[in-house]
Amino acid sequence: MIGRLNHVAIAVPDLAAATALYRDRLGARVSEPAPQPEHGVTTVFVELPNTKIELLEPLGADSPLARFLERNPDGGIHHLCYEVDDIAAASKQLEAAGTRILGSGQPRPGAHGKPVLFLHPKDFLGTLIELEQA
Ligand SMILES: CC[C@H](C(=O)O)C(=O)SCCNC(=O)CCNC(=O)[C@H](O)C(C)(C)COP(=O)(O)OP(=O)(O)OC[C@H]1O[C@@H](n2cnc3c(N)ncnc32)[C@H](O)[C@@H]1OP(=O)(O)O
Ligand SMILES: [Co+2]
Repeated sequence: MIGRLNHVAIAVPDLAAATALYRDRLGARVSEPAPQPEHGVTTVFVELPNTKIELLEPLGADSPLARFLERNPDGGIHHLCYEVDDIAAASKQLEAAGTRILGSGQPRPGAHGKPVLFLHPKDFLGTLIELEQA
């Protein structure tokens, strides 16, 4: 089912400072910030040869990052995103196996405009998993 590691996401309290750290201290190529109001985040992608780092800052009053950053005020690794060939089939298979699909349970467009969904961290070794349609 899962394929490439599409990105590793880091939630941060200050996106501009985090972007500057990766660009200036680590010499990384970084994207412009992209507000994603329907997801309650603003994203910056750090381009790596073999995957991406997604820097995430809360956007709006009820961002899903809010409580995470209360627990981790300096920021922290937030989720892993794996690519799948068929997100609808993957969702059905996972639900049948008892995995909790977060939100409405239906895939919706993510940062790359492709359908994404999220699996409850308590069902996957304490790790929030995002699946993105390849
Ligand atoms: C633009 C889209 C972009 C993309 O790449 O396409 C994105 O990635 S958007 C990313 C932001 N959106 C989401 O994360 C959506 C899915 N997330 C959620 O629905 C929530 O974050 C949720 C339900 C996973 C957690 O919400 P919250 O922290 O408010 O809930 P709790 O405080 O009740 O936590 C429950 C339980 O889970 C543990 N937890 C929470 N977040 C994480 C995490 N990121 N990794 C690991 N564990 C997590 C939390 O500690 C609680 O555990 P407990 O033992 O009960 O204390
Ligand atoms: Co993501």
